Amino acid sequence: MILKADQIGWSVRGTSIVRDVSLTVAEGEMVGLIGPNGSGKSSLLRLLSGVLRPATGQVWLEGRPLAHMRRREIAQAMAVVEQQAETTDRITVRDAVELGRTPWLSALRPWSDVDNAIVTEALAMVKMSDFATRDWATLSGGERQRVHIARALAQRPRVLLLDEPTNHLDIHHQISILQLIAGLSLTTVIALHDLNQAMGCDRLGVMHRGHLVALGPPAEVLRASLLHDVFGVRASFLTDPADGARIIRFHSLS
Ligand SMILES: Nc1ncnc2c1ncn2[C@@H]1O[C@H](COP(=O)(O)OP(=O)(O)OP(=O)(O)O)[C@@H](O)[C@H]1O
Repeated sequence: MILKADQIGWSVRGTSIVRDVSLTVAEGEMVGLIGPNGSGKSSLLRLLSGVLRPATGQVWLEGRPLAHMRRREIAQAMAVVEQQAETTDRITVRDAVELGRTPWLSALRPWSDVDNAIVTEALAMVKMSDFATRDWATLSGGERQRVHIARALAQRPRVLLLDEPTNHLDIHHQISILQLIAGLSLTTVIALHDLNQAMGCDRLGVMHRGHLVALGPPAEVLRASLLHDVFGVRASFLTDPADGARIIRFHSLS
């Protein structure tokens, strides 16, 4: 077990947002979080990352309670790509990715060629090397998203938490970013809206009104009855003749 949520809950002004969620993520596993808008996916990710503190229950990172760990220790182990992370600072793309090295730097461990190489590699991994000297503010939404992912990769984490990382990306970059993330062999929890893309995860957790209502392999979780009850859609299952992969088509209930 590398990341574990043990019966965690979180409320805002008396309204329960995440309720009694238990989840264990194994080393190298990619767990997808799916669920309708407002079901609690981002809040759960923020609880797992330590940005929010659970009101009940506890999060464990590599066997230690997250609440007892220092920010820097957490950041050396775990990187987060949040939705709509913005900065108003005038920085270049490379500066933005260099921020990923912050948890590793200290007076005794100043910036070095190793950090430069890691940043260069992270930019290349998301295919943003050509943008390194560009002003971050001039990037498109999809380009910014790739820079955020590069910043997280430059952190060299063992655990990666991503909130809808394919948001804003065109289909080519959606596929290449998901392939990149899957190929990293990191322990990953990723919130996704595209349920066909979510099928590429090792396991899927389904959030519904703050509860984790299902958790298991995609083919077991993504059943017509669950898609009806949680998402309010009718689903039909097709098979891609090219490779036998399962594809879901969605229809309104009316
Ligand atoms: N700080 C807050 N104050 C008040 N309500 C909040 C706060 N944070 C989250 N919520 C509410 O909690 C619910 C869950 O939000 P959350 O962002 O976790 O959902 P989500 O599943 O990620 O949604 P989406 O798919 O739309 O991104 C929503 O109804 C949201 O309005």
